[in-house]
Amino acid sequence: ESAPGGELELPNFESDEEEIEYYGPLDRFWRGHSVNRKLILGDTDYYPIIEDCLNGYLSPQDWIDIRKPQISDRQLGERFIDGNITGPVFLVEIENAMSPIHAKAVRALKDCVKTHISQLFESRSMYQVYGVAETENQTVKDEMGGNNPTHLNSIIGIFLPDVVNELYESLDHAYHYAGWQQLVVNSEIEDKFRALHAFAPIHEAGMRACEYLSYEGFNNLMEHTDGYATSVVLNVFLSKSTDYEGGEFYIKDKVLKEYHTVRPEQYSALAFLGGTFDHGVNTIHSGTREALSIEFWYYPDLPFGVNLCAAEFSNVENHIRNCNEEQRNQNNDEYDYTIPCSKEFPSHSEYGVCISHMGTVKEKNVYKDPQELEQVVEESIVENDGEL
Ligand SMILES: O=C(O)CCC(=O)C(=O)O
Ligand SMILES: [Fe+2]
Repeated sequence: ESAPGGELELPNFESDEEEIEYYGPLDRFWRGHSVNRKLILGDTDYYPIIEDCLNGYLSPQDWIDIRKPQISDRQLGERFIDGNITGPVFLVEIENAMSPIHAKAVRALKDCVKTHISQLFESRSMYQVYGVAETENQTVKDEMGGNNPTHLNSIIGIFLPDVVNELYESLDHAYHYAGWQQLVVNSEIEDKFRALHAFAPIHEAGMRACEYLSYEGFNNLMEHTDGYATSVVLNVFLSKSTDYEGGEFYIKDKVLKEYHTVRPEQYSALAFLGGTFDHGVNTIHSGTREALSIEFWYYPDLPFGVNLCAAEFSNVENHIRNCNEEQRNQNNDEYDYTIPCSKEFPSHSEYGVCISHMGTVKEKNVYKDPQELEQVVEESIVENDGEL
């Protein structure tokens, strides 16, 4: 199967070191914002706005506690293996993946972003993602569900780097408990260009998405995958399990095609192969269900303000090539990432169905015949590889 981006001219690397240098560090697209304390989108510098807002939610003592090494009590929970122990582990649960003070900080950041950079908050209906007509029966639309992401990609690294470090600790536990290092090795053997179709090694796995999710206005999330660009998803459950009824997370294995459900406690994380395994959320009967959901991929963290729809191989490859030209210091041949890359991230989407959280609707398909609906949804999932 040839994935979009497969026809891209990719650089040929002589060594791992050359490849790692070419793609650059995970913070390469936001280090400049952090060093220069500027976060400009449109005509506004959001840096001081978010900083002040955070200080409204977090006391000086909170900041001291956030920056301290966190007391780590991570425990291994559920582990699902595909097909009678022959396949990969596709989900592991890490209990106590986030400390309460870090969860408080993440919630504060979400509130600040949602209030002050409101275009980064989105109500994401699955019927819209999959191009079902507005005029479709409301019951049909409701049954597809959806959720509300506040997009924190790169912002979390700028304002809460200690939280990000702890997230990578949890990811590290997940890789070890799941044995995913083997997937890294296999994808390196299979693919000359590791960057394409690769399962990201932990320390080269940047954030393709970092979303604070809530479910107001929706009561479920239909079965989907997050797209093949995503190696691993880490979902940190921020609500208490008693804050809501129902709302189990489910995931389907590929060999037996059976559903496996899990309902984690507060601060537990599920790490799963969400890029390629179908998953969703069962009906939430009542209450509040919130999670921080991070999609890791082979590339650096997605830049500030870039839509998840655009987070595709060809776009990021092109962007890295463009930014490398600009950020390579002509005097010593090294890269200077404190200078923000001024090139616009390409917004081309390989998918016909993609709603932008930055306000543009791209080629949204509209189907008017209700009888076509089931088929359309089926085909759309296949065509888009369930891309969100
Ligand atoms: O809320 C969850 O547990 C899953 C969310 C999810 O799969 C998604 O947003 O793609
Ligand atoms: Fe998902």
